[in-house]
Amino acid sequence: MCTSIIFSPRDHYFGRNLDLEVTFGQQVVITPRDYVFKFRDMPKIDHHYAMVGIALNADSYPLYFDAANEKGLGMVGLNYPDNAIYYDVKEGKDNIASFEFIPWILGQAATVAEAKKLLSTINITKKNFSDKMQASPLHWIIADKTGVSIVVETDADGMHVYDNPVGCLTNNPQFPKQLFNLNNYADVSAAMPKNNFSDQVKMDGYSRGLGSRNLPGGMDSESRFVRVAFNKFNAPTSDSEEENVDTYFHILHSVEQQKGLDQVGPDAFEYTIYSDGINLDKGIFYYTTYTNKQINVVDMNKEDLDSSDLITYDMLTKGKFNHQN
Ligand SMILES: C[C@H](CCC(=O)NCCS(=O)(=O)O)[C@H]1CC[C@H]2[C@@H]3[C@H](O)C[C@@H]4C[C@H](O)CC[C@]4(C)[C@H]3C[C@H](O)[C@]12C
Repeated sequence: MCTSIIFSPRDHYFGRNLDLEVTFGQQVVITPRDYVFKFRDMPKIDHHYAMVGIALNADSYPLYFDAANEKGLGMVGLNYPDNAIYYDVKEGKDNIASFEFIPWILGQAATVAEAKKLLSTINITKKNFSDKMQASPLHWIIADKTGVSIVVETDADGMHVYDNPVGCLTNNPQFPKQLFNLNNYADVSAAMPKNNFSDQVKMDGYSRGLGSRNLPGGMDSESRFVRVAFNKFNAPTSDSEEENVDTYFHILHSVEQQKGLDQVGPDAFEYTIYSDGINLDKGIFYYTTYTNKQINVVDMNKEDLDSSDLITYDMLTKGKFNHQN
């Protein structure tokens, strides 16, 4: 399972938890403006917006899991199994393979509105990156530095582009069902609950936090969707970058998966491999990993963005203990 949010306390922070039982050797990857993107069915693009995110560097092709560009447009791909359908190449459309989707949008669009324009002519094709790297069933959240976001799902009945009023996305079911499900939690609150049960029953609020008692706590994607939306909407905001980044990671970590809780095979458990977030206004990329909760920072502006080769950073996975005696 995975979870993505856009959090807008002052600047706008966008990213995800990546939850899986296996890791791919992903890195922080900056694609500079003159890297040549070759597409299977579209002409190459040799000058585009620079982007930073997490990708698998596959023979110098950045297979992005999530990224944002220098204009403050970001995009995250999340598992959407049994629902995602990709199509055959269609005449008259911009035919983009699913693994090309992030570079295609982030290379050319600066805002969600511009992304929507590109989406109106796109056909997401079922082409694989390679025999070993088959297309994954994904849906995507796209957000920009005004705080607006949309969700793209390619179902059996075609491609859907939904406005996203809550600024988060997890996995199945389809996005409209996730939104609908929030109705079931309308009474969840950060405040102590009022006794609507009966004025004949005395309730003395035996514990702080009873207003959020009915928040779902499971690892499943519906539970995470509700929990992360609630936690985000109730998160404090500040004028300080450090405080806002810290709060952003508190929100994501509130739905992270500890090892051992989500069994996907005889000895296999999904867990939160990394959590990341980019300040869309400033192009600064932050991440933590399962074993390193220190916030690590890569600033794309410190690189030569007018170059043509991928710039990569291995993720820092070794945590530190601060011994005080
Ligand atoms: C599995 C990842 C999503 C995490 C997630 O949602 N997990 C929940 C699993 S589940 O619902 O519980 O089954 C997705 C996100 C981005 C994906 C990767 C990116 O799309 C980049 C390439 C694309 C290639 O087509 C396949 C390999 C790949 C390297 C993908 C592997 C995998 O599908 C990734 C890593």
